[in-house]
Amino acid sequence: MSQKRVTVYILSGFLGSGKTTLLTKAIDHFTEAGRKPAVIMNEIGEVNLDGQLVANEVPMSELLGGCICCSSRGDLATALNELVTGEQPDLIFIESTGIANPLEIIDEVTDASLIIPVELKAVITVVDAPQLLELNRTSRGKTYRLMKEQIRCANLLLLNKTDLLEEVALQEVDALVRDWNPYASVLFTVFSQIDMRLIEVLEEEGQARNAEQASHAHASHDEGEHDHDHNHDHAHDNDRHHHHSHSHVMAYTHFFERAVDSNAFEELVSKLPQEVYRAKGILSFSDTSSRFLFQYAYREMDFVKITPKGNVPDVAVFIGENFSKDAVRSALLKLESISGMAANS
Ligand SMILES: Nc1nc2c(ncn2[C@@H]2O[C@H](COP(=O)(O)OP(=O)(O)OP(=O)(O)O)[C@@H](O)[C@H]2O)c(=O)[nH]1
Repeated sequence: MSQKRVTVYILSGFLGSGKTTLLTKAIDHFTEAGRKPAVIMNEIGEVNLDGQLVANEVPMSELLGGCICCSSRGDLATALNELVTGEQPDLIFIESTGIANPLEIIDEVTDASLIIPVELKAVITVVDAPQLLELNRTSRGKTYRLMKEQIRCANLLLLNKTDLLEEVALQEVDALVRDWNPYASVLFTVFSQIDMRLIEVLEEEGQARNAEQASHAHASHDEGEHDHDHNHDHAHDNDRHHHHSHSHVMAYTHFFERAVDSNAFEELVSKLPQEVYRAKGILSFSDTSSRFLFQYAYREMDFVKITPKGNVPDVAVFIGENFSKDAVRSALLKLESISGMAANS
């Protein structure tokens, strides 16, 4: 008799679009429904900050310091295998990094399903609607084209952060994504709030739709409309996968030695070069008693009180394109030194 397969969902979407916000809601929903979700969390930085938002009892596998869609190839299959055999979950959410191309992850999960009892049911892409709209109107660079690929691969599309857009802008971004992906269901969301039964429907609809859609996305991918730096020197040049590198994207992880002043930190973040488009961290401030989870996405800053799980240092990860890590590091060290002097005076 064939073994029951564990449902897998890929959560895709550019950096800071709202994937973790969706993930935590989905976990709550499925847990309340008596099912056992597990998570594979991939982060570009060296620390898993998003994992802080996931309840302790949820089995989680972390792939840190790189992007599963290229550098850690093979690790994803290992993580899937360990979760399936060790935890027997009912479903697994793979939260990709914001810079991942879902096609590569689809390929890897599909390959893994040949030997591990898992089944990819859907790709859910969360779109930062204001960001997509602005990029569409202005630069249309690498980020824009990656977002387009993430949108093309989706079965379900969340046009998120609609609280930041006017109705007419919503219509514009809606038309854009429907043109790129006529197959997906499109939802307007605020803080990735959806009726989670829609995910269950995706689970029931199963594979057929996926196959149709993946071939559509692959076809588009092959048309060369994407913008990754394909690594043609790669040893598997002739295989069917499209390896690419994220050479343009970099991350700097800063471990703080002391608490810093919250206002000075906010000012520092507001003055970050525009090439730094995402940052997050867990921080202690010299002028507050609790610790904070800090988020910076597409020029919006957010601080939420947090009591971290385990022994987490004060740390922040800065992600962007071709920015000077040294400049960011120096600014943070200066901030620490000023805060240290103020504390001693
Ligand atoms: N205004 C607004 N902010 C939102 C919305 N959804 C999420 N955010 C905020 O956007 C920031 C990033 O959200 P996350 O859920 O961490 O995004 P992510 O896609 O997981 O980010 P990465 O893991 O870095 O790729 C957080 O500060 C969220 O609170 C929304 O609908 N509106």
